[in-house]
Amino acid sequence: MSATIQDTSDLRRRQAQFTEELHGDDIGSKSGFSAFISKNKSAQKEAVAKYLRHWDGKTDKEAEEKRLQDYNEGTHSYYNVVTDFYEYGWGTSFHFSRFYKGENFYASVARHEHYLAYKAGIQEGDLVLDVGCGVGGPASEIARFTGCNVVGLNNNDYQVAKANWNAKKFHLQDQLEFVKGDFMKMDFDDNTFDKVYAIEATCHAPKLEGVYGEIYRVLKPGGTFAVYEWVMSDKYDESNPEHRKIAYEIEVGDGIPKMFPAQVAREALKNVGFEVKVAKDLADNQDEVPWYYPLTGEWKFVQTFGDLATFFRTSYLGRKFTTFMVYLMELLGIAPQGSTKVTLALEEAAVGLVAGGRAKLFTPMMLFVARKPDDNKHV
Ligand SMILES: CC(C)=CCC[C@@H](C)[C@H]1CC[C@H]2C3=C(CC[C@]12C)[C@@]1(C)CC[C@H](O)C[C@@H]1CC3
Ligand SMILES: C[S@@+](CC[C@H](N)C(=O)[O-])C[C@H]1O[C@@H](n2cnc3c(N)ncnc32)[C@H](O)[C@@H]1O
Repeated sequence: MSATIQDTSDLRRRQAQFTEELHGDDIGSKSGFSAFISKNKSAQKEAVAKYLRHWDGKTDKEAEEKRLQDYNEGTHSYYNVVTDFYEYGWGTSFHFSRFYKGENFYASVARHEHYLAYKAGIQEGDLVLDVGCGVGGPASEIARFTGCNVVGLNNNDYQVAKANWNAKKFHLQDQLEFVKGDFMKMDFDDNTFDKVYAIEATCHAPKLEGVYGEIYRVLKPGGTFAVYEWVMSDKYDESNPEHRKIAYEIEVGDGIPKMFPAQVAREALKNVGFEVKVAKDLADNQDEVPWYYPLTGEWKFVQTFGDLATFFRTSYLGRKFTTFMVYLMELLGIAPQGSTKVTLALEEAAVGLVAGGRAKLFTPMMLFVARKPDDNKHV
């Protein structure tokens, strides 16, 4: 076996063992806070240290290079420690969406997923790959909406287990399958999938040509890839300290080795052979309710009574309350050591995301729709 394959299998085995040690063997039966407090305390302390070890405030090239090289373990550790907070504060779809007047939070999230499926041209019976599938929220919604079959690929063992648990719980296991894997080197054969989509996941790649090249390889000739990509906008200036600070807050708080500009993403798609059919920032609009509103403290944007509880958890005050409660629980030994560092990092994420959104320096919904040529003659 070659060294690279051996390294990959060793890494997978270590991550699987660590996941069982951290989360136990009844993954999926709990979520949110109850899952959070039932973690193995010493393993959680190790997971937090692994996530934060490269986030020392440095944005020089050497620090960036270390984060890029450690992308797999860094992102795996990030989601080991934030998934329960994501579910508590946001639900089972880990992405942003546009909001319309009178539309509640979860309807907005589902519509955002429907729209991507529509742009990808997903048909009933298609075999579809979800790249970086989270705990399966979007895959469940898109499978129900289109009647397609989804394979969800995810590098985080905990999330794969939760996604498969949810698929059984909602009787979708005939349409959904979630597997462990690194989107930078997928285990799938060439020309396997009719369509591929990715929702706010490929931004974790150390190099976009890596993940886009794998997507190109596993997609059938003539197939479509649609993605909501996290990018810095054309307004972003890496040499501007204020701009770089916002990008760093987004990187550290969201487990992203490096935020790339939109143009880099578009070029990467073309470099691996795709024909780019659509390149549109869905956040560049005149919406009355901005995509980042849940992370502000602006109650005026809350559209329905049912959204009040969600908005409390995601708002500035709600985040402070959560951090304080986690701090007390950590003090009392109920929450694992390092948990307060995690909620503080998530608070930093929220601040950077809102600042980036307000200044239009960042978008979480750069829509690209790309097609693999029929003749697949990419040189
Ligand atoms: C990391 C990537 C590429 C995408 C995730 C997008 C969003 C789903 C998350 C980004 C920041 C997250 C925060 C929370 C939930 C999920 C996000 C919005 C919390 C509201 C969860 C509850 C915590 O107490 C505060 C968090 C703030 C950041
Ligand atoms: C913000 S979450 C979005 C999840 C899902 N697309 C959704 O919208 O709910 C990003 C996802 O990408 C996954 N991911 C990050 N790096 C990955 C990699 N190298 N290979 C596979 N999945 C990865 C994470 O584990 C996580 O599930």
